[in-house]
Amino acid sequence: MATTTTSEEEEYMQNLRSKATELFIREEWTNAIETYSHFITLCTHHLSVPHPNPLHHQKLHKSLCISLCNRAEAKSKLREFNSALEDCDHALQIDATHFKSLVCKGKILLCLNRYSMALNCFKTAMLGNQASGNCEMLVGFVEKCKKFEFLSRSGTMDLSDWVLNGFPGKAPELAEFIGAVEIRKSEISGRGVFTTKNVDAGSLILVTKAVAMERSILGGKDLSEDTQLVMWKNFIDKVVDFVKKCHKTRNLIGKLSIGENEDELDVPDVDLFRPENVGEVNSNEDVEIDMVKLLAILDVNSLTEDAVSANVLRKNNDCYGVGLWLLPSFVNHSCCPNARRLHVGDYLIVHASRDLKAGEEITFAYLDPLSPLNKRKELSVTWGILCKCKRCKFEGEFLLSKQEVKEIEIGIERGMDVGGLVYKLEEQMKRWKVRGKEKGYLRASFWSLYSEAYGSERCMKRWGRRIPALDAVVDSITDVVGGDHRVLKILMEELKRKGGGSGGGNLEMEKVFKLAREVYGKVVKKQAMRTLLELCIAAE
Ligand SMILES: C[S@@+](CC[C@H](N)C(=O)[O-])C[C@H]1O[C@@H](n2cnc3c(N)ncnc32)[C@H](O)[C@@H]1O
Repeated sequence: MATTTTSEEEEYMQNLRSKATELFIREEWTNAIETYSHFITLCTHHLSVPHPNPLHHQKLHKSLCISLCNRAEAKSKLREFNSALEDCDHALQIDATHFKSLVCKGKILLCLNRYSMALNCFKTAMLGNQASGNCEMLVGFVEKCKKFEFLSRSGTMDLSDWVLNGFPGKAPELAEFIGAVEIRKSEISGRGVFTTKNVDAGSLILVTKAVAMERSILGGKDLSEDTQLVMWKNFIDKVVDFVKKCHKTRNLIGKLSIGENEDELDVPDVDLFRPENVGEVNSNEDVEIDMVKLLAILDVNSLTEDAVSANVLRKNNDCYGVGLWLLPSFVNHSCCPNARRLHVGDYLIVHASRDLKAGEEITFAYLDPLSPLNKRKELSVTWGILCKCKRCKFEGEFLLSKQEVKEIEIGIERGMDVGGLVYKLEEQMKRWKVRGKEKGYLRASFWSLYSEAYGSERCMKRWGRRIPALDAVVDSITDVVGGDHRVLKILMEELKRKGGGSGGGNLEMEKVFKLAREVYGKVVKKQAMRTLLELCIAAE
């Protein structure tokens, strides 16, 4: 083995570096990574060999740092963040103040939502010689890190400008946030997510970015089976790609349920899901993935944007998306849910759709809570669940014993006058002494009747005086299933009919805003909430 570098070798290395730089500039990321890797190996070898001229090694160190940093940037373009971070760290071991590597590392950490670590990188870069020429860029990054760090601690989020401006461009970048919650054993099934403090309706609980997401444009039609299959395949490929690159994510996905023997599963600490909790950063593309388990996990935990308990904030809602979000995967189902989700780009925002008490389990409606018991049972089969919530128990026992409820169901099937059916149900509830939440359960289950009755002027003329006011029905339904966009829509339509519009500041309007916060969360100010209300009323 040569003890010094010959001029041919030097020339070869020079050419290799130039070629890598050219590929990098042309944004041919994979080829650039390969060529830099070759150069880095040669460089490392030559550095291990003594050289009579100390300047030679100094030069090689410099080239090595730049190559590692450029390779990191190329890797981050391919979203190979963990491997890119390893390159940055390697460069920073050689030169702790290497400006480009500090900036590159800061940008990658920002992408990974590790705000305070990113801030440290940009602050250190600011101390270097090259900072003066890049002041504006560095100040921009420092400000962004500080803002996101604050948002991720406080859970304050304001999408008002984006909404008011008509959802321009890409969805805004959001800060990840984990509110006052913990994962515990659940009486519902396996593990669940619980609040550790009282939470007001509309308050944020979680903001989290998808591990992977796949979307398709509907073009006004339903998705064909073929398109759904292609989407599902692409989605799985994306998840596999991600878990191969990130040991931490692989580990966390491995903790999710496959829908069986849930009571035997470990209860992970919620802190594991915080982005700043780096965990073990190691990338290993040859890692074996247990595909059978992964597919079962995706089957049980993937969420779609079109669920009844979800809203998608986007200009054109003509999209269908499927994704995997880690912490929300621990949220169980209830037919009396207390949380809803909002989709903004790849982010899932979970907020309380009712007031929550400290220690209460957070639940979503996996299936439509405004549907009758038999329909909910039918839908729950697809989720592999047998819901035993208070509502299902009450309705199960109640419906078995009351012939009149069956008659109402038959009346619905036969298309009988909806006002008359609402009247009959309300009268029966009085007779049976159904009170409080139980009244809400039944009204929610027969929502289709109520919405049709309150939505029809003709019906209200005939039955309006004999059935309860919409207000009372809305209150009892939201008391058990939390805010729901369909209930909100009916309430607003009635307000419009009465001439209230969405510009009023009266009590009725306050009620609409309260319900809107339960549906959309406290993510926008009043003016922008009016825009969301207009969208809600215009929706089919
Ligand atoms: C997204 S996971 C929810 C978290 C899960 N309990 C865990 O321990 O990881 C969905 C699975 O939880 C269980 N599950 C959720 N809600 C349920 C309910 N209301 N009744 C019975 N099982 C439920 C089912 O096994 C379902 O497939």
